[in-house]
Amino acid sequence: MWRRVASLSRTISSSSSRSLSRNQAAFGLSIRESYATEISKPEEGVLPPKEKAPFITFVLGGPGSGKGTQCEKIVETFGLTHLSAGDLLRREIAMHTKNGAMILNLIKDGKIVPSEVTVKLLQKELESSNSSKFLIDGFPRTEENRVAFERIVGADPDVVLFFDCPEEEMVKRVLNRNQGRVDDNITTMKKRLKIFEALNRPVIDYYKNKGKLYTINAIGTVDDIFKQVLPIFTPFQEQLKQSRHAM
Ligand SMILES: Nc1ncnc2c1ncn2[C@@H]1O[C@H](COP(=O)(O)OP(=O)(O)OP(=O)(O)O)[C@@H](O)[C@H]1O
Ligand SMILES: Nc1ccn([C@@H]2O[C@H](COP(=O)(O)O)[C@@H](O)[C@H]2O)c(=O)n1
Ligand SMILES: [Mg+2]
Repeated sequence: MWRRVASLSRTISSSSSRSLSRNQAAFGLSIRESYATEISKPEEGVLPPKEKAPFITFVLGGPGSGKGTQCEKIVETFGLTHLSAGDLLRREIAMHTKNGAMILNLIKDGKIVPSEVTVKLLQKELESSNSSKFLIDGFPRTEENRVAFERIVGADPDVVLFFDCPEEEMVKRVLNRNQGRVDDNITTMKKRLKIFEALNRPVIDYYKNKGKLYTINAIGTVDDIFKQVLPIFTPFQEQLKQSRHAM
């Protein structure tokens, strides 16, 4: 349960006391704790409550590049919590939520769901999780996704992985996937590849320029590829161990 104070501060300044107590209940906070950053001065010698930023990894790559497969291995090894944007959207479809039909039409057509919808789903998972280290798979897909995450969630990734895979290989993998996905067909796949090039490349370039991008050659066996992933997390191992107990 990260961003306790920050997310509550925003809520406090813009909502009624009723929603305040609802948030307090959700976050298990007392009134004193909730107001800590905004209205109470810390007593002398008493430190204000700490807001510990979560450890966030974004996982990028074209459709079928192996993001989900490698995320499973990262979770096993480093204990990060896996949030797949695509899975969260598919869950909305399966649960027939108010956005479900709209999401289904967009996914069938290989298009990008409005950022507000995807980011709110991610935000809900992040804020309700007991974890403080996350692998966010298939996100951000667009610059709009990236900016919306910054605005709504207010966090930046520590690491951005990019699984770089040739198109022919991605097509082959997707068409052999056999998981009953509505977008695993050649027509949708061609659209997804075009959208990936047009909209995801700028995001990849953005993180490259920020020095946060780790490009992985996604050709080879699953284990060969994971061998390239392992050393990326090694420098963060201490941080990852600590964040297991931080919240
Ligand atoms: N290194 C690999 N070699 C061969 N097949 C692989 C490899 N990695 C993953 N696959 C297979 O390719 C298919 C696509 O992999 P995966 O679902 O992990 O991709 P993805 O990037 O998450 O795709 P999407 O963006 O469509 O969700 C799966 O059937 C998976 O088992
Ligand atoms: N940030 C995102 C992520 C996904 N989508 C939609 O879901 C489809 C499947 O995504 P996968 O990550 O599971 O491949 C994708 O083609 C988009 O239609 C999205 O809109 N925004
Ligand atoms: Mg996937």
